[in-house]
Amino acid sequence: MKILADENMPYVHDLFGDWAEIVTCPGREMTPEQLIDIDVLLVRSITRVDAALLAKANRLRFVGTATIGCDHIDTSLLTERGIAFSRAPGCNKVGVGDYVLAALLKVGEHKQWSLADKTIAVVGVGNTGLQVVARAQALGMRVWRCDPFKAQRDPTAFVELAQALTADIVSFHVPITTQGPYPTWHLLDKAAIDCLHPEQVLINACRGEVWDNKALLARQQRGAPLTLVMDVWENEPQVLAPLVPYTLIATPHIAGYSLEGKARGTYALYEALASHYQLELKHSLAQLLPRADFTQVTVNTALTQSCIARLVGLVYDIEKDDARFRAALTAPDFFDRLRKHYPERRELASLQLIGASIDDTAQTLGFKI
Ligand SMILES: NC(=O)C1=CN([C@@H]2O[C@H](COP(=O)(O)OP(=O)(O)OC[C@H]3O[C@@H](n4cnc5c(N)ncnc54)[C@H](O)[C@@H]3O)[C@@H](O)[C@H]2O)C=CC1
Ligand SMILES: O=C(O)C(=O)[C@H](O)COP(=O)(O)O
Repeated sequence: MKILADENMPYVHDLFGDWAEIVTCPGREMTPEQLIDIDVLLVRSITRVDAALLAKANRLRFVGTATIGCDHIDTSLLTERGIAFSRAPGCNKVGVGDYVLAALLKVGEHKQWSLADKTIAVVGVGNTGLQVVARAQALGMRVWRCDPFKAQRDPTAFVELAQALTADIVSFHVPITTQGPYPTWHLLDKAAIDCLHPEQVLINACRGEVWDNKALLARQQRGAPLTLVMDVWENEPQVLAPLVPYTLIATPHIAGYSLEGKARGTYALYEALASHYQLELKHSLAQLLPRADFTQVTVNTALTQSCIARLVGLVYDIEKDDARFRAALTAPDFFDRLRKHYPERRELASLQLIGASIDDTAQTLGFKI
């Protein structure tokens, strides 16, 4: 068996090496020629798997993406051509939850807000959105859920988008869609942006095209700017550079980039391929991951907002990601470079908290207890 894989997919050789010859290359540069005689294609979100890429794929039987989103895959084409497809739902949802928690704490510090007095609206309440709901509740925040698909089953538990957009903080966790009853392309469009109040905070850790970036820039330049946390951008890897100075936190699509999340993504494809070809699994996910640098902390104080911020900072320092982004902004290929050389980041669950004040709240925030 011959596998072509994105070079930024960790653990490919450890997991698939017994079964196949493996070739890797940069995900954004895969060519139709590279797919000649390839049986299995393993990608991440930056490879467009479409008719053009598959034009010379004479032997392709399986395509897998080690990501949650699959908007980069022409799944109808794969079905038409009888090529099996697998993805990794939820693989990096914890990383996204950790990222948004770190962002909320930074917003709290910046605006001198007690987050427990604030309302957050979570738009899109699936795997990643639910991680944010849990962490925000653990911070004592009031949480509004907005998800018209889920609202069909339980309308009283959800708010409409119009109400969600009045919350102190609005965090977006939807897939990018252009069809269907509730498309998300420019869900936050010019009209919605122009209705927002300058005290409001917006977080985007899903897909850049969910916000109209140009309309947002125009709004920020008019004065009384919104507070923005942007992990994703329209037209990645290009970034609307003039928008960056108007953000509180700017990062290069790394919200889900925990080591655990990436490993889970590759492992999901390992399981799917084993099932497709009836192969025996020889490796466990736990074996793959190295020990975290530090694994236990004794907390001798109450779990206040500032204490939580210090604890989160021990594991994940979002400000460093933001600083690297701003420092690199003008360099060629900066976006992909930052992602390729992203430092190892562990999930909050790699750190166990002990102490009299540590209870379920710490676990809901993401830590191990
Ligand atoms: N920045 C990053 O590193 C990452 C970004 N993502 C992005 O986040 C997206 C969401 O991920 P998950 O939560 O795991 O997906 P999911 O499929 O579990 O949940 C998405 C939710 O959005 C809801 N939804 C769809 N259209 C909506 C609309 N118009 N308004 C409100 N809700 C709507 C769906 O009903 C669903 O409950 C992914 O599709 C991916 O594009 C995912 C992982 C990492
Ligand atoms: O899983 C998703 O969906 C994501 O957005 C990934 O975190 C993106 O990572 P790459 O595929 O771009 O490495």
